[in-house]
Amino acid sequence: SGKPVLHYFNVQGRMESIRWLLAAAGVEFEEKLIMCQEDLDKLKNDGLLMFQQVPMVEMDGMKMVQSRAILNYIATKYNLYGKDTKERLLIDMYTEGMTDLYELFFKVILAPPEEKDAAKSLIKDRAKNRFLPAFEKVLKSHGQGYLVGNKLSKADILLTELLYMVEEFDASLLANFTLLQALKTRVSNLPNVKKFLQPGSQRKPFPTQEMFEEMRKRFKF
Ligand SMILES: N[C@@H](CCC(=O)N[C@@H](CS(=O)(=O)O)C(=O)NCC(=O)O)C(=O)O
Repeated sequence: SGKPVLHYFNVQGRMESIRWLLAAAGVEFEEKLIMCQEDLDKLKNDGLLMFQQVPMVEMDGMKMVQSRAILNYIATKYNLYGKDTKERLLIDMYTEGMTDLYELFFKVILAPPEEKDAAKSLIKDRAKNRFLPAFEKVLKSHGQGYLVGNKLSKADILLTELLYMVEEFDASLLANFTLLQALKTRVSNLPNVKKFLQPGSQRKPFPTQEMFEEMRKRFKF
């Protein structure tokens, strides 16, 4: 069919940003959902996973692994990666910062019960006092609708994905960030993204403790 094929679990995890970027680029993709250890073992035994890990994306005749490498390939191919090295640097700085906040959400889920509250307060603090202010300041500094080069890029798409995650976690965290709220609305209203945000799309549900426990039961890693 020529469409990219995404191999991953039926969760957001490390594949969700790739789903967002392909969707925002208007690229239709298929998914081979890994539902049990046998599915994963088959991929491994067939030698399709360079590091015995997923995400793996079959695209343009390649079996791509490493989520950030895949994101950067897609961003380059669909002109979502700035116009020069400086813009690409900014896009990478911002998306790496987003990853730092994004990963705190998984720390909450992985935290033992007695450390959950501390992990949740850390997210609130880092979101409100470190990461969201930084992105708000970028938008304020140039007054443009997108983070880099006055044009949609990987940074805006992944920030929008992150803002949905933050909102789901605690909507009050976005209260003081009016430019970020405007960016989230702007990107969400782009036709390709709007479609991806509709129920029934290939977007996966937000991670929950139950989903994590279910994964831990099904997979040995
Ligand atoms: N740096 C890699 C990490 C990939 C990775 O750790 N994948 C895990 C699954 S998950 O952490 O993304 O949920 C895996 O395949 N584990 C299987 C195994 O290690 O056997 C990436 O970004 O793609």
